[in-house]
Amino acid sequence: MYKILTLNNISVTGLDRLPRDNYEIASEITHPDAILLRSYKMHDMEIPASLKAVGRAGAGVNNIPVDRMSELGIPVFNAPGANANAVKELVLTGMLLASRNICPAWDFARNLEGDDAAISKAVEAGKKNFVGTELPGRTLGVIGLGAIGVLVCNAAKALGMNVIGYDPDISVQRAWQLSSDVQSASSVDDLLSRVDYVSFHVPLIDATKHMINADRLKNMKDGVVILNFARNGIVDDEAVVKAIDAGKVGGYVCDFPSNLLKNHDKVVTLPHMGASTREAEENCAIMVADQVREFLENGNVHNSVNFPEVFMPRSDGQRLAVVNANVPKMLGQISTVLADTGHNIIDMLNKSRGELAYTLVDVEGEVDQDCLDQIRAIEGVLAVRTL
Ligand SMILES: NC(=O)c1ccc[n+]([C@@H]2O[C@H](COP(=O)([O-])OP(=O)(O)OC[C@H]3O[C@@H](n4cnc5c(N)ncnc54)[C@H](O)[C@@H]3O)[C@@H](O)[C@H]2O)c1
Ligand SMILES: O=C(O)[C@H](O)COP(=O)(O)O
Repeated sequence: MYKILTLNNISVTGLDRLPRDNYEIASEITHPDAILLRSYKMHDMEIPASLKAVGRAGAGVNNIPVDRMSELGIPVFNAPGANANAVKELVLTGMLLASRNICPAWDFARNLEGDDAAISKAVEAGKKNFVGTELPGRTLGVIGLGAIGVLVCNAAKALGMNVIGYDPDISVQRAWQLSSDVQSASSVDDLLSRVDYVSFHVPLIDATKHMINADRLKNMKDGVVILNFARNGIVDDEAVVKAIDAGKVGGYVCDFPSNLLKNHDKVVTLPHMGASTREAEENCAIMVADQVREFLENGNVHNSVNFPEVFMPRSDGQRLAVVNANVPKMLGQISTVLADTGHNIIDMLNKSRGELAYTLVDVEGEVDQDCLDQIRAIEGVLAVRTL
């Protein structure tokens, strides 16, 4: 029986991929084999010795201590693209909220008083305060052309906008998906100097922290609208609020409220709801539950952020999964132990990623405890299990 600890609400549709005769799932459980979570911050958590896998039902993994998991030989899985459409729709909403002054206008309408004739009169007098602009012909800059960024670019093109993108590491798959009408910027600064709207779709890492800051704001067009549906910290909120107050920035729409932002007239904050649609929650949970199950049961790895992609079909023998440091002679030492303990290898696959290597070996018969102990004792071996 595998034990699964959930640290956030995970869609039942996804959890149903883990058959209950073989999986016990709970938000409080001891000795979990795997953790499923969304935005729960794992950084200060004590990692159970039993843990074999972490599944993030979403895209961003900055809430997970990925390096520590790698040191422990534990793969972290996520759900690339599974919530991208939901975020794209909210980004489009955000652009429209800003361009048509929807939030202050709605606020105005909700606070109208008097009988209907008085309201009607106030509406006609007041609407001039909410005159907006239209999207066709305006230029949107998109930083980060991954699953979400590409969808945002293509949707904005379909709305008649000019679109400029920037991503020095765009994947071949995303490049194929990107509309050929999207222009490419040579740098973040090049992009920022040319756009009326800018939207960020990058992970929060050192290189992306405060991508928009006071210096960069100076080189942007007057009235620019900034959209941050990526992560808190990618935009320097203080600098943006100062630029709004100075009349430089036209508006800021983001998914990360704070005391500084939440009541500002020209800021719209939403409660981190980019991925909060039924479809996205189900897609993410299904994808990550399938991946974690495949790893627990067969050792195969798909969509991990720290492990190599590994797929080896099952043979008749017993499977051994070994995670080790990516240094010379590991494979030789593992196969020597198997040979010395009398195990015949049927099939073997070894892949590496960065400092980690991962080996699946199918052997004839049962792998005994002595063999496992010897493999575990090899310097550089981080985790071993039979399945
Ligand atoms: N608001 C929400 O609810 C919500 C939902 C999903 C994702 N997100 C955030 O959005 C981010 C992007 O999601 P995704 O699914 O598109 O991820 P993704 O991995 O498909 O795309 C990220 C892209 O960013 C690019 N990138 C990385 N560093 C860059 C840099 N310095 N400059 C330019 N490009 C850079 C990468 O090359 C990649 O193409 C996630 O990491 C997450 O933090 C937020
Ligand atoms: O990175 C993500 O996928 C989003 O930030 C969604 O986070 P959530 O799963 O907590 O809504």
